[in-house]
Amino acid sequence: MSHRFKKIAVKIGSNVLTRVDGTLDITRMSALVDQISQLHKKGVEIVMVSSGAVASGRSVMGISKKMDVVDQRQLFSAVGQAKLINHYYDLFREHGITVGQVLTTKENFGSRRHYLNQRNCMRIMLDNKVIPIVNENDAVSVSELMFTDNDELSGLIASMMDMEALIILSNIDGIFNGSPSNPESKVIRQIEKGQDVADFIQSTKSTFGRGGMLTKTTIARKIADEGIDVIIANGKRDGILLQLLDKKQDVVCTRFVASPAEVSSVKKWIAHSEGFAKGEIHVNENAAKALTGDKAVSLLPIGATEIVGDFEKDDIIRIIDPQGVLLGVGKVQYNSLRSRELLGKKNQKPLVHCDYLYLE
Ligand SMILES: Nc1ncnc2c1ncn2[C@@H]1O[C@H](COP(=O)(O)OP(=O)(O)O)[C@@H](O)[C@H]1O
Ligand SMILES: N[C@@H](CCC(=O)OP(=O)(O)O)C(=O)O
Repeated sequence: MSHRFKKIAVKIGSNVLTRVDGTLDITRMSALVDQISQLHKKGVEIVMVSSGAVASGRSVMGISKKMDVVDQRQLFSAVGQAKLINHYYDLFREHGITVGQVLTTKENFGSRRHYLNQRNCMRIMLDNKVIPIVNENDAVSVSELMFTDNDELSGLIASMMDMEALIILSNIDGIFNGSPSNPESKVIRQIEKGQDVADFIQSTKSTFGRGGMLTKTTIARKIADEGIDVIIANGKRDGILLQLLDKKQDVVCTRFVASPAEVSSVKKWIAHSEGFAKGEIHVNENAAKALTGDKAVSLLPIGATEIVGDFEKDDIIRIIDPQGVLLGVGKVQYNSLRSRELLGKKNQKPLVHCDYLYLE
């Protein structure tokens, strides 16, 4: 079989791995492991992002009305993650494949050093033919430091590991152009850059899902703009992964077409770092126009009007236009003190070089 992609991230949603009663669906897990093993043996590089810890822990412990939501999530995930990874470990062992567990938090994507540490960890696993199975470390990550959901995490992983495709497996065939329960609705097969599908998305989620379809759509667009194909497909369908990767097959799914532009590794990191910005640089109308134009330009001190916050050289900062709109994020070349001294000055080195600038 000739494969569409050689390097993929596969995100498996909680509802794919759980039955209606909340227990782990080992048959489904096993079917997915069979497919991933087959692809791995054919030389496809795979990083898995698997949800299901909370759902599987919940089915072991049972819901307690006495515990608050955060306590329950911490307890369920601690118990459930152990159970989940045990199953994966055993199922892959039957195929002679070793897997490794990577539990992470949003903070680990905050500094370039942490980011590269994580990338190195997964690179070394892949180079040693070990399949990384990633999940959020739900037991220790509290609300404000959490990923929106594992769709966001899988996007970060696909981007960080320079994957060719991100496959998001949910309990639905893709994004429908209406309510999925309406028989008239059809799956949107391809979504181009700039195509807005937000109006079609209902706020409904699967029983065990966290983010819903809207977060999938937002992250999918962003990742596709970085040059990575994103596919949303039904993980409950038999043989789905093999079909998606088989060039000769045309299986129902939604595909976000990847932008042809090459995005550097550091730009990919910056693109996902808005949440870690330490300050803001406000710019004038001319600078805003230049930055959002067709050419790649750096942000020069002459175009800056105000510096907000205290930051160090190489920190991430937000760039804000005169109307207060976020234009993008960048890695700043001076600390906040020096940046303030340079405000409005001519003939200075850029505050943010275009190689370290990501525009929304
Ligand atoms: N237009 C739409 N097309 C497809 N699914 C939709 C749409 N609008 C809302 N959804 C809902 O999004 C759900 C998938 O998101 P989510 O529950 O977060 O899944 P997961 O647990 O796999 O991340 C679907 O089960 C469906 O109920
Ligand atoms: N980290 C959580 C998953 C959270 C989540 O995003 O779930 P889902 O929307 O089903 O992918 C867990 O393992 O239970």
